[in-house]
Amino acid sequence: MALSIQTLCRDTHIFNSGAVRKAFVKIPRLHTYILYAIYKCNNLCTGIDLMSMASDILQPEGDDTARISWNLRRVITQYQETFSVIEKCPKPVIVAIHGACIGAGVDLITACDIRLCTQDAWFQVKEVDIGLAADVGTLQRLPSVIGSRSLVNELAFTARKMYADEAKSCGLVSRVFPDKETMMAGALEMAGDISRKSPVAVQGTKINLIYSRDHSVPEALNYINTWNMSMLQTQDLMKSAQAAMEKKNLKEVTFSKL
Ligand SMILES: CCC/C=C/C=C/C(=O)SCCNC(=O)CCNC(=O)[C@H](O)C(C)(C)COP(=O)(O)OP(=O)(O)OC[C@H]1O[C@@H](n2cnc3c(N)ncnc32)[C@H](O)[C@@H]1OP(=O)(O)O
Repeated sequence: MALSIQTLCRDTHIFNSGAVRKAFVKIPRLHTYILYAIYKCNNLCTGIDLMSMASDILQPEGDDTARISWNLRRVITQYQETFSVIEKCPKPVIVAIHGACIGAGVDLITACDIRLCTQDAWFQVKEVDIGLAADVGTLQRLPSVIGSRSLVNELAFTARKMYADEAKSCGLVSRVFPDKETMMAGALEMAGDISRKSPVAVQGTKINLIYSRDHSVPEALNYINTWNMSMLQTQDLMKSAQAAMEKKNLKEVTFSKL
């Protein structure tokens, strides 16, 4: 059993979904999330559930072409939103990947903020092999994650497998761990580090990084200017700066919940 896109879609708001909540570890003070597949499974995500794809996509309801298309659009929108909510969540999301990460799995991880994997992880943009153009995030997000358009094109056109070492060297993941246990320890440590920092600073950083990915430098500078004209008034700035001057660990500083 791995995370299937249908499980994720059961409730569009991923973080409120009982089924999916089990796949998340919330870090104390709720400033960070880690997404990982149910620990005992062999793979993070094997993509869309091919068994139940028929009813959703292959036999959409509707009395004529317009209505069928309209319904299909709604289904695609719901699938897209399942992953976009990860990006819209202001708290950083770390994804810990082991085993296979196929099709919708790649859509999922490209919406996350930090990608870690085990040495046995592999990745496959598999959609062309099942007869469709990936439509829930990979083609939109992967180019800015990897940087090389040629590699993105190659992966998307050929559906070849990419293994952990190549994923690290091309920037899809930032760290490779020998196994699940060390990966989860590393993910928890990283999440803990992030969670001790000012939530105003961390969440503002996520929002502005995503904004700057999608806008020009002048637009993004203007955006953060407007953002920080209010956010610089936070008490967190003074508390963090004082801790830095006193060489205190941020563990000793309490920030109000955001
Ligand atoms: C608007 C929609 C947008 C979404 C689009 C999404 C597109 C995609 O996700 S495309 C990718 C679809 N996924 C696949 O093509 C993966 C197919 N599965 C595999 O390649 C292999 O099963 C896998 C490498 C994951 C594992 O191989 P292994 O040899 O270790 O095990 P298997 O015996 O093959 O599989 C074990 C059982 O799991 C079932 N299974 C695996 N993946 C899926 C899946 N995606 N959907 C349904 N079922 C899956 C497999 O059938 C086996 O079941 P059983 O025979 O009952 O034990």
